[in-house]
Amino acid sequence: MTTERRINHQIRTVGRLLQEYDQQRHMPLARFLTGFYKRNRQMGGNDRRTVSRLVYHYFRIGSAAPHADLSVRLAIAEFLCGEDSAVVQQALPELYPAIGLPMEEKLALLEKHTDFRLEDVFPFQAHLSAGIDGLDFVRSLFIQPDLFIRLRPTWAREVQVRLTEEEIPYHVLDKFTLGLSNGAPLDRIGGIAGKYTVQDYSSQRTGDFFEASNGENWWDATAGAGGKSLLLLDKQPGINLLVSDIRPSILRNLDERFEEAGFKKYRQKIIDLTKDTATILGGEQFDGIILDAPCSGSGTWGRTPEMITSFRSDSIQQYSAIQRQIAEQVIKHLKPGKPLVYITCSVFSEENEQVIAYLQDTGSVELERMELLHGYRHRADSMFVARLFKR
Ligand SMILES: C[S@@+](CC[C@H](N)C(=O)[O-])C[C@H]1O[C@@H](n2cnc3c(N)ncnc32)[C@H](O)[C@@H]1O
Repeated sequence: MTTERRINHQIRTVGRLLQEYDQQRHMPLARFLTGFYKRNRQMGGNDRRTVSRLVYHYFRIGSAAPHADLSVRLAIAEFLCGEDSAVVQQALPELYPAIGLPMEEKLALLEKHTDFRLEDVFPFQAHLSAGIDGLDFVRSLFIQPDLFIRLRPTWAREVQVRLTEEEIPYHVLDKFTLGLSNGAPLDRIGGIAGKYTVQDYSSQRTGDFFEASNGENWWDATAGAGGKSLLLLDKQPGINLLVSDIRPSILRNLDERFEEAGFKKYRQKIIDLTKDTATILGGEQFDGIILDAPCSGSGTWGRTPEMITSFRSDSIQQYSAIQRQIAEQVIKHLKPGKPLVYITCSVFSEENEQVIAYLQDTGSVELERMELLHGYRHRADSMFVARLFKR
């Protein structure tokens, strides 16, 4: 097949894929792609890799250039998000020589020569938390965030040595945090399972707000697969921990991760925090609670760019309402003077500062500190974390 025919074929495949995905937008793109390739076994490895890259780039430019032909829109996305591209060469040949320029210059060229407008990419600017640089945040969506691992304290040196031996490049962000390129073959390295954990850089930073003490009783109220709980236990193994979540299946993942990490002593419950918790917890009171709230996930859309166009702005208020409701529930189980650590991976003020303001207004808590974790500056997720005290 000539190069031109191959590219046209790949573009047609992307078109077909996008049409199918349109019917299944509830599904994460990564999962949809796995199914799509299973249904299209004739596609070779190269075609799969190219089609995946094109589709991810297509979503990275969000709502921009909506009326452009598929081939032109893909070329715009490739020009902006990539370093070389046969699609750009074919569909935007006049811009192709500039594909290696810095992003700022590429943006200016696109705005001059195509329908692309930076302000169209992310339609939720008005909702951004104060302190987020809207332009920098939008530009960060064009780049896939890095893979981060957290070294567990006892094995930090050992894991680093093994990565070096296996010639896996990494950069050190701090004592326990390494950044790696996506797809780094960590599973291939023998002897390090359970000695590190995959956890985003900003997610690791939320641990600075825990400050748990030996012998205290803590509750991770939306523990999910246990990322924050593992971080908490590595920082303070001497606590008594209750983990809960609404989803039994995710708590089974947590069990597996805890087992691999060697943590055996913890309690677990299925709790829906939108319902009365007293039926399950009675009057139990904790010395510390982590509420990593269900949220829009807008701070992580660099990893899931398909969300930029499937997310509806009225969902923000719905998330905000649930966050207020479940925060009020968990605060009932906090001892006076003890901390609630409220976390989201959202960049929207309604889910962040506005929830904190609401909780303060109820009079039940006092704010110690809150911070936006500007992951978009470090090829990481962006998050929000606040530490509040029960009055
Ligand atoms: C941001 S995730 C937690 C991630 C986890 N803390 C970690 O670090 O891996 C939010 C969790 O809230 C749970 N959740 C959503 N609605 C809930 C509810 N009404 N009651 C309790 N948990 C809920 C979800 O199942 C999800 O696991």
